[in-house]
Amino acid sequence: MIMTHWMRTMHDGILIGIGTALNDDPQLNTRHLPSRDPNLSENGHNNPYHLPRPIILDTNLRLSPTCKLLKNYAEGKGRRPWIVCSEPTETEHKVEWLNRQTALEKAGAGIIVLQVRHNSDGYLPISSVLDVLHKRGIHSVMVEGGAQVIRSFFATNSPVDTIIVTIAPTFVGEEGISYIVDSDNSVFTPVSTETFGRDTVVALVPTK
Ligand SMILES: NC(=O)C1=CN([C@@H]2O[C@H](COP(=O)(O)OP(=O)(O)OC[C@H]3O[C@@H](n4cnc5c(N)ncnc54)[C@H](OP(=O)(O)O)[C@@H]3O)[C@@H](O)[C@H]2O)C=CC1
Ligand SMILES: Nc1nc(O)c(N)c(N[C@@H]2O[C@H](COP(=O)(O)O)[C@@H](O)[C@H]2O)n1
Repeated sequence: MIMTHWMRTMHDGILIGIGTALNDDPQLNTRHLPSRDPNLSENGHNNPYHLPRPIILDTNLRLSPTCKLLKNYAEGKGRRPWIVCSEPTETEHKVEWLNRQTALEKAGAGIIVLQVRHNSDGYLPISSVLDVLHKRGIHSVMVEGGAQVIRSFFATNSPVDTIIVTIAPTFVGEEGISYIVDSDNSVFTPVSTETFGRDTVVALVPTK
């Protein structure tokens, strides 16, 4: 987990799907890194490391306004999270969607509305997501999950530069073991394997 927090400091944005946001209520910050100043508070939020922008793919604005990402932002402990979404086409869903937008904005979220509703899978198109983020100054993205979002990034014309897989001696369920083997459309080659404690970390890059 400490390695993951180091990797977070190396990117402009850290991206997750709404499934992960709802299930884990993550903070996506660097609080597990050692403090560089022993006088700083123990919670690690006051450390000087670069904090990536939290980005959530959430078509229908299901994120809770009371989630940790928004609480941390309100308390000055994290950057403003951005939610990437698209407007409903059905009129009957529009009022509810607008109400959720208002509540999330009030809680501090930045809402980015894509002009396209979704791709053939029913999800926000990754190319449109990356285009809009690039225009807002996000030039490197760490995708932290979950499985559905990672699958979308592995689809045709994958924009993925590197995959880092951490294998822990813990079973995380069926969804947790299929990231690589399901990637029919992109082939990656392992370039490095390291062991940290009980975890094995494998780095892979696209095969030339
Ligand atoms: N062990 C680990 O390192 C990690 C584990 N996880 C685990 O993964 C689980 C969640 O994974 P999962 O259920 O797959 O959910 P995801 O976090 O992948 O979120 C999927 C949802 O994101 C929305 N979405 C919008 N655009 C896209 C797109 N282009 N591609 C994919 N999804 C998109 C969709 O919801 P909508 O249509 O509403 O927009 C979709 O249902 C959690 O339980 C978490 O614990 C997560 C991260 C890391
Ligand atoms: N335990 C663990 N180890 C890793 O190496 C991971 N990449 C993750 N991933 C996800 O981290 C999220 C929690 O983040 P915060 O520390 O709250 O910011 C959560 O979504 C995990 O699934 N987990």
